[in-house]
Amino acid sequence: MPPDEPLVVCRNAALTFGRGPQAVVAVHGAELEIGPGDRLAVVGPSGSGKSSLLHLLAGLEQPTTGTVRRAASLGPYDIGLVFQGDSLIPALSVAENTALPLVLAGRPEDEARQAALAALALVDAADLADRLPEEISGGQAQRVAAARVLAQAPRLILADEPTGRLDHTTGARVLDALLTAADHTGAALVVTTHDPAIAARLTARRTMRDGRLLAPEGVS
Ligand SMILES: Nc1ncnc2c1ncn2[C@@H]1O[C@H](COP(=O)(O)OP(=O)(O)OP(=O)(O)O)[C@@H](O)[C@H]1O
Repeated sequence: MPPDEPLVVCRNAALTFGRGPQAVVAVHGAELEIGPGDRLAVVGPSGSGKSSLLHLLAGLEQPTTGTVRRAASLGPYDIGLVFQGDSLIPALSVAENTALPLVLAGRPEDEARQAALAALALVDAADLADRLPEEISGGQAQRVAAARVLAQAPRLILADEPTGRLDHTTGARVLDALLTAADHTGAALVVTTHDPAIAARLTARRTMRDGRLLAPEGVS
């Protein structure tokens, strides 16, 4: 694959839920390319379609019309997802949760644990390794989710409101963790947020309003 071939390309991609008078057009004709190493914030108010757009990028939803094309070389394990709120498995320790994608991908458990511990250290969460999810805070859980993605070493990280329920300081630390994960793996990072301060920390920003992805605001 050429090094700067886009990872995902949306062309006139729309996503409609339901039919007839009840139909909700969550995404209207989105035009978007995500290239290797991109750092994109998708900004917009609640209900503007940010999660729906991210689901299209991830392949969790298929476009109702238009196309979303992922690079042929981008396999399911090359996409790391971080969702708002708690996505850790309650019965597994923080280290086991972090190692899980690697174990599921067939890596030996010892090796997966070492990678998990290294990833936790990078997001400043090494001391949480042996705790259960119920024994850590929401902000810590989001840092662990970033570590889990880091350990997985995907080429595309999609984070849906990863700082949504957190105060500013904690949110900033979670974003630090995601940027660290992206920098260490060379992954592209797409973050949805309604917080302009979070969006300002990414290289590019796109705004969603009423399901429409507005034209690019340029690169800072
Ligand atoms: N599974 C679904 N079925 C029906 N409607 C849906 C579904 N998912 C989302 N919607 C609707 O699509 C629109 C966009 O929702 P979406 O969750 O993408 O917005 P969002 O910008 O991510 O919001 P938030 O910031 O609150 O998460 C909303 O009107 C929502 O109610």
